[in-house]
This record gives sequence, C-alpha cells and structure tokens, in this order.
Amino acid sequence: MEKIIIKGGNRLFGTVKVEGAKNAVLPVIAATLMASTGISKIYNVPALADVYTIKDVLKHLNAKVTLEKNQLTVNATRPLLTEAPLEYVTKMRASVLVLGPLLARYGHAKVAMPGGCAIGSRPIDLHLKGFEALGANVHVGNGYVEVYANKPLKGAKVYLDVPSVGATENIMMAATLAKGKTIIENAAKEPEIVDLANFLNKMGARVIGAGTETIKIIGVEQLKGVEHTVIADRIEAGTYMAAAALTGGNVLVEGAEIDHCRAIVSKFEEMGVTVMPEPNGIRVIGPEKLKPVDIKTLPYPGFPTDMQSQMMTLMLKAEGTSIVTETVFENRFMHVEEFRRMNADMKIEGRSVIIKGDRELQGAEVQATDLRAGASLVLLGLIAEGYTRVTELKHIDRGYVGLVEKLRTLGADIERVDEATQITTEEPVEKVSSL
Ligand SMILES: CC(=O)N[C@H]1[C@@H](OP(=O)(O)OP(=O)(O)OC[C@H]2O[C@@H](n3ccc(=O)[nH]c3=O)[C@H](O)[C@@H]2O)O[C@H](CO)[C@@H](O)[C@@H]1O
Ligand SMILES: C=C(OP(=O)(O)O)C(=O)O
Repeated sequence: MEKIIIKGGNRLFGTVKVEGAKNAVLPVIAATLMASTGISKIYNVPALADVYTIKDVLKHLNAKVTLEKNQLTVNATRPLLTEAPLEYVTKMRASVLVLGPLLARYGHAKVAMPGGCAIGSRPIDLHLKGFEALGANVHVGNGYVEVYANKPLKGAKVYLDVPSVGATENIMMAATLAKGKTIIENAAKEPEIVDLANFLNKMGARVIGAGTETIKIIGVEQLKGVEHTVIADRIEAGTYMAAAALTGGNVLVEGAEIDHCRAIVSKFEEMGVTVMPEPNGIRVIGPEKLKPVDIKTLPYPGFPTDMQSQMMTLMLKAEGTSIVTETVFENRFMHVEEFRRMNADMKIEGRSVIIKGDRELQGAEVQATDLRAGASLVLLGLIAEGYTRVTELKHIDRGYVGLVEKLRTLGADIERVDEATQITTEEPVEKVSSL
C-alpha cells in the first residue's frame, strides 16, 4: 500500500510553484469538444489524475488528444461519440461536464449518473434544469442520464437555486451554440468560470458577464479550436500558504494570484500570518503563535469549501477556540475523525466544528477521505510529534502534482513509499489514473 510518511517539526522555507487549476482545466478540456474546426492547445495543464481521466473520456468520445509537458492538444474535428460510460464518472464527477458541450454540438449526450461522494450527495438537478430550459429532454434511467434535443437548442432564462459551479459551466457551454440569448441568473462567480468564459469567447462564443451573478450568452453557429493558458490553482496555492503559516516558515508561493485568494488571505491575516503579494506570487510568513478565527464556507468570493480542512490545521495550532461552519456541502467533515486520531480536540455540532487549538498533535496512521482532507492530513503531519502515515493517496493525486517533492524542497521531512515493496514511489499519477 502506498503511503506518504511525514516526520513533523521542520519549518518550511523557499519557493514553491503553483500548477494550473484543476477546476479550471477540466471544464476547458470538456469545452474543446465543441471545436468543430481547428485544434485546441491548452497550456499550463497540471499532470493530475483528473486530467488523465478527462483525457481518457475525450479519447473514448473519438477526439484525438495528446498531453506533453503541461500542454494538451485536442483535435475534435472528426465525428464524436456522445456517450461516456460509468468507469469515467466513478473516477471523477467532473466527467458530467461533457454533457453541455456534446448536447450543444450534437443535440445528444449520455453519461453515467454521478453518485454522491465523501463530501456530500452532489446532485446535478440544476444542470438538467438548465438543459431543459434550452429545450432539451432529460431522461434518467438504468444509472444513466441522457439529454437530447429534437430541434435546435433555444436560448432561455435560467435561474439557479444555488450558484452551482458545475451547473453554471455546463449550461454556459450548452448555450454557446443555442439559437438566441440565454441568461443564467444566480450564476457561480468563481475565477474558474471566468477562465472558461474567456476560453469559450476565444473559440468564437459570445459570453458576457462571467464573474458576476448574471451571465449572458448569445448563441453562435460554430466554435473553433484555439490556444489557452489555464489560470493558477488558488486551492493548491492556499494549501502551500497554509503549510508555510503552520510551520512558522517563510515561503514564496510562485504564480499564486492574490485577487483569487482574498478570502483565504484575509483569514490568514486575522490569524496573525504575514501575507505579502510579490510580483511573481504571494509570500507567506508564519508567526510563532497563531490566533483563533471563525470561518464559514460560501460560494466565491466567500471562503472556499476546498480550503476548509486545510484551514482547520491552522486552527488546531492556534491559541484558543475556532469555529468552522460548512454551508456548501452537507457532509464535508469526514476528515475530523482522522484529525482526532492525531489528538486533535474537535467537536462536530450540526454544520459546524468547534476546534480547540494549541494541543500537542501526535503522528498516527490516517486515511485521506477526499483530496483536500488528504492534503490537510499531510499538513498536520508537518507539525505533529513523530511520524504520520497518510494512506488512500488516490484522492491526493486527483488534485496535487508532486505534493511530496514540493514540500520536501521546502524543507519537510517527507517521502512517499509503497510499503509492500519498500520502494519510494513518487509522481505515480498515470498509474493512479488507471486504477
Ligand atoms: C471540478 C470542480 O470544479 N469542482 C468544484 C465545484 O464542484 P461542483 O461544481 O460539483 O460544485 P457545485 O458548485 O455544483 O455545488 C455547490 C452546491 O450545490 C449543490 N448542487 C449542485 C448542482 C446541482 O445541480 N444541484 C445542487 O444542489 C451541491 O450539492 C452543493 O451543495 O465547485 C465546488 C464548490 O465550490 C468545489 O468544492 C469543487 O472543487
Ligand atoms: C471537491 C473537489 O473537487 P471535485 O469537485 O472534483 O470532487 C475539490 O477540488 O476539493
């Protein structure tokens, strides 16, 4: 079994480089399916398990895809299939993002219905509501969801009950080739939505207002392949910022975009962390003592749920009591049990966790329950007494490229091993993606 083993106690110093954003690159890659002419070239593509999964989905659909040194090339000009089987959706929920593009281009798409996951039930009702508003029929049965249009999609007004990131992206993509004007109200405002809109507009789409709660899409006849550089991953950046703050270190998180990290930065500052924007990134200097703080996760520009568990690691070191309230996903506290195995004093009360800080944390054998939980257990290992062994690394590989190497370069005592063979196994992304 593969494990990450960390010996706690080292402060982190130096520079760490942030990759392209997982949550931006996945919808952008899905959108390349709509390019009926030309080749799409996507730069700054992180070599993540999720990227290999979506690449496999595109290949299955008959697109020609190559990934070389962070550059992904997609030729989707030959006829495509419109059905993605279960194996891809179980590996990665974001596989449902091919629904919008295929519906737009072919009037038909079918994917396995995604189930819940470790952070909540995660329905796709709002995606489907949007497709129906554009004139598509939706059929759910035998574990699949099928969307089809008997006549061309027609622009419409769609109000989202919650500003879902995935629903906004899927509806935005479907609407690019619909006749007339679509308006998405209460749209998600995440930077990844803006990145997707920028890519679609380069492809020839007319998307206006991405980044605000009202997005207008004027349908066009066809889209073409173009070049695009994906934005930096604000959650990966936040994770390394947390590592620096937690260990009392001094780290430059290179490539991190301060404008996308405002909520994170503001909470770090409340805790007494020094955060300095520099021309090529964000410098974080951890104090000797952290102050307690309360956070509530919210859609962007609120505090991101994807940084919730990493923030808890800082709270565990703070002098006093902090409270985390999770409002985005109904079940994103699975990591609390694992933190407790490391002697953390945490109590779940409904949608909140009360965290008593400043207690000695102890190394233990713990399991990553989702990708951010996995990264957070590694963070906690950096300050725990003795050795921490983190298992279920497939989750971490979905969202972090070279986590172990990057932390080691900053001075952490950390390695990744396969205990069955006692071989150090670093960067196994391709292997994991084929599990
Ligand atoms: C690949 C990707 O970009 N993943 C991100 C995306 O996930 P994802 O796009 O799945 O998250 P959503 O924004 O859709 O989910 C937000 C909330 O809306 C609910 N909901 C969503 C869709 C729907 O049809 N019905 C419904 O009720 C969800 O259950 C959840 O409670 O945004 C999340 C919220 O910032 C992040 O944690 C994920 O990292
Ligand atoms: C929840 C996350 O991603 P996904 O939606 O891909 O599961 C995440 O990135 O923390």
